Amino acid sequence: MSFRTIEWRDDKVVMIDQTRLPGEEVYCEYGDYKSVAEAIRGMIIRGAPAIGVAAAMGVALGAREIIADTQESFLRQLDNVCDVMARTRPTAVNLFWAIERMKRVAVCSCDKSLDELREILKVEAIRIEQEDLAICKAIGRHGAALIPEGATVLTHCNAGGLATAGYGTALGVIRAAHEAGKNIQVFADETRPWLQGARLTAWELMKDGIPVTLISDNMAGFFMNRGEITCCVVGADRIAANGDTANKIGTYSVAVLARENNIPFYVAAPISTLDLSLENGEQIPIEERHSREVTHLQGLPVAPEGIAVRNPAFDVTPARYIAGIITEKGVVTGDYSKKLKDLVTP
Ligand SMILES: CSC[C@H]1O[C@H](OP(=O)(O)O)[C@H](O)[C@@H]1O
Repeated sequence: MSFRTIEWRDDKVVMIDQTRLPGEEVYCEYGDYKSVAEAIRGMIIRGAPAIGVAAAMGVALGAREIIADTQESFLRQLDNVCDVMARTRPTAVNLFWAIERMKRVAVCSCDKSLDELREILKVEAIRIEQEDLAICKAIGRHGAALIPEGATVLTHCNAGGLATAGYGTALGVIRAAHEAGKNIQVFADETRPWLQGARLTAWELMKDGIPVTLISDNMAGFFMNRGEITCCVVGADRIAANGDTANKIGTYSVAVLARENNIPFYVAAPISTLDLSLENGEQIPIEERHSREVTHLQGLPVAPEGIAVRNPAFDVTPARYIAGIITEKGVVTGDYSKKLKDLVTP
C-alpha cells in the first residue's frame, strides 16, 4: 500500500484525511479521544473496519487523558470515553466490536497499575490495526478464487485500504486477483452522495495500477444488461445472523440489478462485521447524515436552497441476493443462518 489509513505514532493517532482525497493526500494528527471521535463522525476516516481501529485508538488515547487514583475510577472514566466513541456512527458494528474488545482488555487488566493499563490499551489498539491488515489479506486470498480470468468486477463505495487498516475487503479481493496475475478490470461507481467510489476507490486502484473505470451510479444496470459485468464485490458494515447485509446506500440497488442480470453478487467482510444478535437486516440501525451531503458538491449547491432532503447512508441487501460472503475464514454460501454461526463458534 502506498498510503497509511491510520497509524499510532508517538502516542498520537495519525490518519489520512479522506474528505480531501483525491485532490490532496493530507495526514492529520490527533492527540485526544474527542478529536478522534469527531474525525469518525466527520468521515475524515470512514469504512467499517477503519472506524473500528480508529475507535480503539481513540479509547487508548482517552486512557492516557484519565486522571484516577484507583482502577475503579479509571474504569468508570474509561466507560465514558467508550460512550463518546460509540456515539459517533451507528451502523458499522466493527466500531462497537472494537470498543467492547478494548473494554474487556481493560477489565481483565484491572490488577495492573494505571500506567501499565494505559500501555496495555495502546498495545491492544495497535494489535487490532495489525490484525485487520492480516484479515483483509486472508479475505483477499479466499475471494480471489471467485474472480475469473479476464473478469470485469463492479464495486460500490470504497471497501479498500482506506476503509480498513490497509489492503481492503472488497478491494482486497480485487487486489489479490490482480496480484495472482488475473487480467481483471474494475468498474467503480461514483457512490453518491459522498462519492467514496469516485474519490476513494478510483484513487486507490489507480495508485496500485489496477485498471479501473469510473461510472455514475445510474449506469450499473446499463453495463450489466449489456453483459459487460462479470461479478460484483462490495464491503459491509453489519451482517445480520441470516446474512442480510447493511452496506453503503445504493448497494441494494446494485444487488437487485445483478440478480436481474444473473450476475453473482458477493459481500466481502471480516467476521467482526457479523452481528449475530440481530436475526435479520430489519433490525440494523441506519445512519441518516446531514442534508448538505446531498445538496452540495465540494461546497457548491446542486439543489435549490431549502429543498427537503433524505440522506440514509446505508441500505440493507437481503441475503437472497448474495451469492457468497467472503470472510477471513473462507467463503460462506447457502444457509447463512447456520454457516455464519459456525464461523464464530470456536
Ligand atoms: C470495508 S467496509 C467499508 C464500508 O463502509 C462504507 O461506509 P462509509 O464510507 O459511510 O463509512 C461503505 O458502506 C463500505 O462498504
